[in-house]
Amino acid sequence: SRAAEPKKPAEGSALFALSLCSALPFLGAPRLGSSGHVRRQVRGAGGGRAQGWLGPPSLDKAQGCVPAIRTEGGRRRSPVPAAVPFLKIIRKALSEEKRVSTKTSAADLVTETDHVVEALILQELQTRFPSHRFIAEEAAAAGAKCVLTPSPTWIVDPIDGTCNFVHRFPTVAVSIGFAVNQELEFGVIYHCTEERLYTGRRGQGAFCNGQRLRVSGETDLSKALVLTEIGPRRDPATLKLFLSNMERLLHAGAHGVRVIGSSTLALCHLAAGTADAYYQFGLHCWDLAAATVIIREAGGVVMDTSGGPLDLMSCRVVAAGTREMAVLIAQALQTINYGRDDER
Ligand SMILES: O=P(O)(O)OC[C@@]1(O)O[C@H](CO)[C@@H](O)[C@@H]1O
Ligand SMILES: [Mg+2]
Repeated sequence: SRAAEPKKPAEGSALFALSLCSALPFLGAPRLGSSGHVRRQVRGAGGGRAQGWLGPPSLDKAQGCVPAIRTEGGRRRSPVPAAVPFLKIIRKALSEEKRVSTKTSAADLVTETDHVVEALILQELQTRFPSHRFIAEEAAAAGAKCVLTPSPTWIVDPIDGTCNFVHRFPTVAVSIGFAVNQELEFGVIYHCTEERLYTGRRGQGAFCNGQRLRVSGETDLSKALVLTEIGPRRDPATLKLFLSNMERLLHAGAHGVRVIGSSTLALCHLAAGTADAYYQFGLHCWDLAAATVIIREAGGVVMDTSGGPLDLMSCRVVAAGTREMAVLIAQALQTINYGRDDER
């Protein structure tokens, strides 16, 4: 396996901060539109604590490994407690009845918990960093523009894996990335049911619950475990391309192609070396922002499906532990055009 050359953080990176340590009040649940429906679920099921494959979940342990970051007021704080209030809300809601709505397609789901968690995160960040900009999944779904300017920008997915969340399939994450000068600087991804905190800060490594992350060094596609996500569209032409891409990789001899329902957590598997590559058409900047920092800091490569540099707004990506693997995957893929996040 290969480790990334340490890089110097960008000038002005001391602006980073994510400090949501204070106990956050539970906001009132926003109303869903008339398309909302209720999915009944058995109380008490799901959301169980699982043994982590990187060791037992331990926030205390994770806390010691994440560098403190400076708030605008000059105080230094750890980003780790940020996820805790959201973890509780999401874990509680996982086992409860949910009101589910759809967005761009019948497979693109949203619940009131997505809205509540996003509101909490944005409220806290906006209070502390009034001059910063924000891109967030549910705000974008409501029509907010997704434009990445040079200004410090937080990029938030309140629940990645909402379809899993609706079905109580326990692969659900909160993802928060941070960019300055259009450069990704910092990422936090929280696996809500297994209490795994993934963090990456440019030039300072990537960690999961205190253990340094390192990508796999695999260069041979015929020995690779590849992850992907389906994307929201289900029209015949898109499905044909999606399945044909999967078929191409399987014909090339990949050991397997997996779909776990959360692109951020799939990308964390890549960072941890438990998968060798990831590709997708139809994901968004909030799926990619935090994970990109984590993968790069774990020694991996994140690029465009054309083989060129990553474009965060292009709704497509190839990532791998090695450049060789990423190029092989990119060469095998047929493009599915999902447009751009910054042109909606
Ligand atoms: O809506 P959510 O839960 O944030 O996104 C769920 C998800 O599977 O759908 C996207 C598009 O397929 C994926 O990139 C992403 O991980
Ligand atoms: Mg989401």
